[in-house]
Amino acid sequence: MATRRPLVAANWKMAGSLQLAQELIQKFSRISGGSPDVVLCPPSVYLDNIQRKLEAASQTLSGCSLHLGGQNLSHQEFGAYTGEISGGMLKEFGCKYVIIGHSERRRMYGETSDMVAEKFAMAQKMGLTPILCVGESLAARQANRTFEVLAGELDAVLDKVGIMAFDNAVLAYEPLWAIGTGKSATPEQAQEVHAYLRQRLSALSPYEGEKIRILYGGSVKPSNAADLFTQPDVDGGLVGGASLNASEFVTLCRIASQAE
Ligand SMILES: O=C(CO)COP(=O)(O)O
Repeated sequence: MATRRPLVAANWKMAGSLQLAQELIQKFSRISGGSPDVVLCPPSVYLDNIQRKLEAASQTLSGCSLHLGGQNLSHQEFGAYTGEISGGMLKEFGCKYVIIGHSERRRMYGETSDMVAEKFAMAQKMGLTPILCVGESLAARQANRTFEVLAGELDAVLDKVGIMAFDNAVLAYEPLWAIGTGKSATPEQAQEVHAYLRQRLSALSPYEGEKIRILYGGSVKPSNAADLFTQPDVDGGLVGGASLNASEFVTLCRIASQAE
């Protein structure tokens, strides 16, 4: 995994609870012997409370690198956008990261690649690190269009912000057919795509390509994480379902740290 520090992010989506946050913090408090970078992305209404819990537990969490992230942000800075949350607000409530362009937002909420690019730029303007999600549908994979789809989603952002903006970003490969299906990509499939994405960035800047962390997401669980996380271009995971179980998520973090 070169010298990239592993990162495991929990995307709770519209699930989870304050009780789950408490359980996670308790479990992370007991971790010793190194952890990956861990990012919790709960529904935004929980951020304030979880930030306080993290502060209260900061002494016992000193062995862990535990951060908060948003699941989405507005592409606007502020104003009359009912229901939206700005990057500045996420920042104010302790977020360091924000997920951008998750396939659920692209598919269900009509987020175009142009809007995703705008959100990426806005996140960075607000001092947040974007976790940019890309991924192909099953139909695209079966039609041998995987790389074409991924290139399109990646290039839309690159065209807007340029390669140097990827200095402060994380990329996540989430094949749509693996999300919430229990059917993960094989380690070989994940590695093939991660290597492709890294090469595409390296062609523009070898330094940025080598440096960027590329997470795999899609039915990651304790039984498949070690094989996925030890692939040379897989730098950790973006975890949905298994992040809603404190024991499983902490196990995944331990596996990621051992894969370093
Ligand atoms: O969408 C995902 C994370 O963003 C993956 O979800 P699952 O881990 O539930 O497949």
